[in-house]
Amino acid sequence: MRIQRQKVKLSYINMAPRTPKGDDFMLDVATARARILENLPSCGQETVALTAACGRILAQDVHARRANPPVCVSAMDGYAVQAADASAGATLTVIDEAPAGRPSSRTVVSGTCIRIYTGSQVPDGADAIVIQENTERTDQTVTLTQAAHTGQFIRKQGQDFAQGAVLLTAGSRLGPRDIGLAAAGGLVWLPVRRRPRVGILATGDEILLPGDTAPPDGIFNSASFMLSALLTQEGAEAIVLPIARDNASSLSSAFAHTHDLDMLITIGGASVGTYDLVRSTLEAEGLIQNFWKIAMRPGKPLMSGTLRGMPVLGLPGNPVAVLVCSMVFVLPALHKLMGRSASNTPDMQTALLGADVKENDQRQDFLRATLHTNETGQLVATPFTRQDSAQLNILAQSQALVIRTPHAAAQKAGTPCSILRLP
Ligand SMILES: Nc1nc2c(c(=O)[nH]1)N[C@H]1C(S)=C(S)[C@@H](COP(=O)(O)OP(=O)(O)OC[C@H]3O[C@@H](n4cnc5c(N)ncnc54)[C@H](O)[C@@H]3O)O[C@H]1N2
Ligand code: MOO
Repeated sequence: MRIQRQKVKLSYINMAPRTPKGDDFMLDVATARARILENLPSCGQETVALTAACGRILAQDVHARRANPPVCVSAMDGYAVQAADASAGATLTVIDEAPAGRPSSRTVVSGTCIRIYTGSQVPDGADAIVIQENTERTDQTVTLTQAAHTGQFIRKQGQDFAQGAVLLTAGSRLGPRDIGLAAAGGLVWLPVRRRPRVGILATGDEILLPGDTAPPDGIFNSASFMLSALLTQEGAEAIVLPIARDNASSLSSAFAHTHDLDMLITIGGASVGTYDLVRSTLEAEGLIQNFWKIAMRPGKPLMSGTLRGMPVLGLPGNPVAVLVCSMVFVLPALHKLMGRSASNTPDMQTALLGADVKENDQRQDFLRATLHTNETGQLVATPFTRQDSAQLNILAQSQALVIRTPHAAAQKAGTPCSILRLP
């Protein structure tokens, strides 16, 4: 075995220029993300009712079926008048009433007015509304106590939007206000992207379901449930698969049940230990590897590839690495699958360091940190002293990740830094 390995290495050196892609090679974070995103398709689309559309990604632009308001309407309860008549002290004859939904067929002419209500169609001839508080009413007449000007308290036809106007654009994530706008435009159904189906496969002989009777060294599967919550919050359909064990046969049988997924995410078994078999088993099943190992902490043994056309991301087992890798790689991938128009790169902000930090090594570092606003209104990110990628309690108490570039110099508290807010 050893002789054969040496042979391969020698021929590699002789035949090709030497590249840094040896055993220790780690891809940088930005390149890794770009390589995960390239060639990732968008999911198809489906039509859903307004009541089921919140949180979904719009697949096509949506146009108003009619204007809002569809006609000129009153914004107040009062009287529809001709502004030219409406001087203080003028007395007008009330010729009709126009409740909302029951427009008057009469025309307001000089010296007359029509009783009107909020939301009523403005009658022909009227060009202003006088609120009832500024009038004195008798049986047949009304006397104005204040003058009115043209257009007063009238919502013009199409003032909110015109018929055919683009109300919502493809790629946007629908929120409650968007649903309200679509409803106002007369839409009943909306074209949305299908929710990506993402399989989550935890691996490991020590991994148990929360609540299982635990042997002394058993570890509850926290990572799958954290990832499932994150994906669900983002609008994906997260499928927590049964836990696979640290042997090729258990892993292969798990991979055999991944046909209908848009993406498979494995957790654990990604590193170099004897029982880290995820990558080798996937390769035996036909995985085309995109890359393995990145210059990132936490997250070093991340693996990307495709299995029978399905994108696969192999995350390290440490739960904090799962969350951080999910923010940096899984969410952008999910957004691409969902056809989201928003940026596929994480949304970074600037803050001031709340504590001194040491010089960084070659891995881009994502430090768990709390956030607060200082006395001058600036955002301050204070990294925790302990940054172990197994510590979920610290992760849960954190509000942001402080991002440190590879080989960054030591920095003092008060220095500006880049942060990523945690979901
Ligand atoms: N000799 C080396 N050892 C390690 C290296 C290395 O470069 N050389 N890298 C370290 C880094 S960095 C990481 S990250 C881990 C990743 O290891 P694996 O992906 O193989 O993960 P496991 O060994 O399976 O698990 C690591 C850790 O996480 C716990 N775990 C696993 N799955 C879950 C889960 N679903 N929920 C909660 N906790 C989970 C597991 O019990 C382990 O404690 O490798 C380092 N080693
Ligand atoms: O990549 Mo790992 O740094 O221990 O989580």
